[in-house]
Amino acid sequence: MSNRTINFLRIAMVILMLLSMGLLIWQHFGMSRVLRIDTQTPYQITALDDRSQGGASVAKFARNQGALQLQCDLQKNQYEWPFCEMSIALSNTAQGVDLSKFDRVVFDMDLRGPEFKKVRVYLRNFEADISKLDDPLSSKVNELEFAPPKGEAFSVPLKYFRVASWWVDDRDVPIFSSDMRLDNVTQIEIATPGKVQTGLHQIEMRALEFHGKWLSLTQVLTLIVAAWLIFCFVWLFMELLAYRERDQTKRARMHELETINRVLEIQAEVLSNKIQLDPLTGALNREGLRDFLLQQWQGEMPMSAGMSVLFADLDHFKRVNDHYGHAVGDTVLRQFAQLVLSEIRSSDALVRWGGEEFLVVCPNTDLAQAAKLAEKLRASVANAAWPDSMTVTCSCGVAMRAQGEEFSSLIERADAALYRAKDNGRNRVELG
Ligand SMILES: Nc1nc2c(ncn2[C@@H]2O[C@H](COP(=O)(O)OP(=O)(O)OP(=O)(O)O)[C@@H](O)[C@H]2O)c(=O)[nH]1
Repeated sequence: MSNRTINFLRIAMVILMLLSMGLLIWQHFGMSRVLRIDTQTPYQITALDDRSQGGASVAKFARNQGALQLQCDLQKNQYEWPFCEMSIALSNTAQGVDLSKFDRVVFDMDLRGPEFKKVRVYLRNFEADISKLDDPLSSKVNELEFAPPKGEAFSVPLKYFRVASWWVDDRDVPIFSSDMRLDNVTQIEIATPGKVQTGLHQIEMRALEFHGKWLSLTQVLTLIVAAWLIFCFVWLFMELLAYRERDQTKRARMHELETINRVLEIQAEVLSNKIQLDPLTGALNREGLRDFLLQQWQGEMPMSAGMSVLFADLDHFKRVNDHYGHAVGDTVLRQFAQLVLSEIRSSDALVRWGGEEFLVVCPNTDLAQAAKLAEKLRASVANAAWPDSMTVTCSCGVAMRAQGEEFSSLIERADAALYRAKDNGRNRVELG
């Protein structure tokens, strides 16, 4: 990975850390949402009493002196559960208000009346599987009964609400629908409790506030974990890309080194050839001969299998130089080498021993075979066409290596045979 990418990821990590901390702090201390119901509320508020159930209580509602007021003349007759209540309609349709996004409710209210200490609050939740639009009482009743402290606001967590057992009993609600849900509240009711003395009662509610967070702690934590997971994934992906890039660079470097190696090998081979070859004729020089002999010793065809050598020397070559010039002499030497190379086997070696003197080394060749080759060479030279139609001949001395004989001794014997060929009139072959 490049330094620039690493720096970018580090900065991103620091920013993510700060954002995570900031989000947690904001979630804890801020991010508040409030649903307030007071005298300014647009929701429709009505008074309900037990007369519809056959009771005799009379309830009246008014928005007075900065408070929502319910006047209740609670009377008992044959109806067993007399009550008055203030009903706040959050919605007239099935689509209520989602109060599950809030976590507590604050009541700012006073109760007045004989032994009137407690109040009941109902949150009616419309649930499609158990509620019906034409029956307002079919919405699930979540209730809380409590005694608000006089003159001060009272905060209650919404989790303290419970589904009213009397509503469950009345409605015969299946068990899986009997849990407390506040995701679709259509109505809030503030009512007198079950046991209260008859007489004049008053509920004065200055405000009712639902408090919550725009994002719950769980949502914020999920968001933070998701952001970190994405960050880790991006980091890993970058690492993977960097690894691939490193790998490719390494392979390219390896390939480059292999190419350089091959070039060096070729150059070394060329240099070695230059060192081992006579530049004029292309025949081996003495260094080349040394390597050739070493190979013979190490190769599959050991020296013991038989080796012969031919010493070939151009006759009166000095005259060629003197008569035709040194350049023509060079041409003759080159042509001679080419002619010999065309006649010998690939396993044989032609060595320029010096001047116009050449050595042919023939592994795995006995004296008779070597003599035959020497005679063939001599005849080819004598019959070949030479520059300026000159006549060129050569003399040959042939020797076969005896068991365990030093190579230098073999050369000496071939050389001696060559001298004999010269002495005996040239253009001939002598065996050593
Ligand atoms: N053009 C040319 N001449 C060379 C080269 N090397 C040696 N010579 C010549 O070869 C000649 C050898 O002469 P000699 O040693 O007297 O032998 P020769 O004239 O061939 O006589 P014999 O060997 O006795 O038949 C000399 O004149 C050298 O200058 C070469 O590379 N090029």
